[in-house]
Amino acid sequence: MSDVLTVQGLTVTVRDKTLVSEVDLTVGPGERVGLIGESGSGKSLTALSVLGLLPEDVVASGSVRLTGVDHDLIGADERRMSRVRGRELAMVFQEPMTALNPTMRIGDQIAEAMLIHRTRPGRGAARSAALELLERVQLPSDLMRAYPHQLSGGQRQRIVLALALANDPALLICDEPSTALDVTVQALVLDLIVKGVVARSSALLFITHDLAVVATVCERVLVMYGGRVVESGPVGEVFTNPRHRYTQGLLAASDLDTADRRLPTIRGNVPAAGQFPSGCVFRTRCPHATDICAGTPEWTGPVADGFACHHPAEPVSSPRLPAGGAHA
Ligand SMILES: Nc1ncnc2c1ncn2[C@@H]1O[C@H](COP(=O)(O)OP(=O)(O)OP(=O)(O)O)[C@@H](O)[C@H]1O
Repeated sequence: MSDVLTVQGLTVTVRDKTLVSEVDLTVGPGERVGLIGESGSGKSLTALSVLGLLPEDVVASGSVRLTGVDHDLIGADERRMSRVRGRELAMVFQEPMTALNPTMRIGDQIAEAMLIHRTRPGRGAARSAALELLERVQLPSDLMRAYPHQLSGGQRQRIVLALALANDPALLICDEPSTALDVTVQALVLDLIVKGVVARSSALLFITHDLAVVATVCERVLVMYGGRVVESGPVGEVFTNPRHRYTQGLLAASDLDTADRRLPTIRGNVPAAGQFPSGCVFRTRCPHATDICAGTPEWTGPVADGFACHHPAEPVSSPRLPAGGAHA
């Protein structure tokens, strides 16, 4: 199947200064890709180029193609981009208030997102879908009538996520979505992002400077340095065997324990077979657990022991997962 996002030779300049240089990047269907790098390495400008949201004096060249969209996103006018944003392409930024209308009730905002793109047949259907989305991001239904200022930061970010997922986007771009949040809320928001994209088979481009977050959320990672992509590969491979000096430095400076070639406890979705080195301890969640699977939704153990989910309709099994083991 062809990629959801294909970025080729993306270069971003301001006046005569090059800020992002010749970036190539792809995200496959349902794939979760991380973009990491130090502050100022060009991560956000790369995302903003894809979204067509660069500041006026900043110019992007190259090519950005998105599945289901018949034109290049680079150079597309605002009228075309506003049809794509919130539909095929959705985003969650660090500061939720910038994405919310302070004068509109939460329920109306979510319903409006669906009505604008005509993904629901009418106001009634859009409101029921909005209620369902609230439930999906674990918020009570009475927040439908609330205004953004009445919510906590974590609740607002979950509303932004509900908005982003409202039209089942082909690609969700998250730029430091949990950085401004309290640590306990961070884990919940990350979990909801992963569940949200997995449930819709949406692809994810996830920007962060936090390597542990990438290890939790993503399957593949690209490392940016000085406006260029300097390294990329499966998360387990890049984090355990970094080739570029910058990635090696990034890992050495992080909390990730690479000394014995082990990753810290990983929490998230079922990793693909071979994604983590044998013996790495991780804590995982059956992708069906919250919806249909009975029994313990989470499971902790070494990768070597394997993992299998005996979901009645859609069991998860080898070769996607290591053989052996069972999820009660
Ligand atoms: N509007 C602008 N005009 C001039 N330079 C800019 C502009 N926006 C960003 N830059 C510069 O481009 C470089 C890349 O910025 P970018 O925001 O993409 O970095 P980043 O990797 O996302 O960093 P952070 O993790 O701090 O958000 C930085 O040196 C930044 O100062």
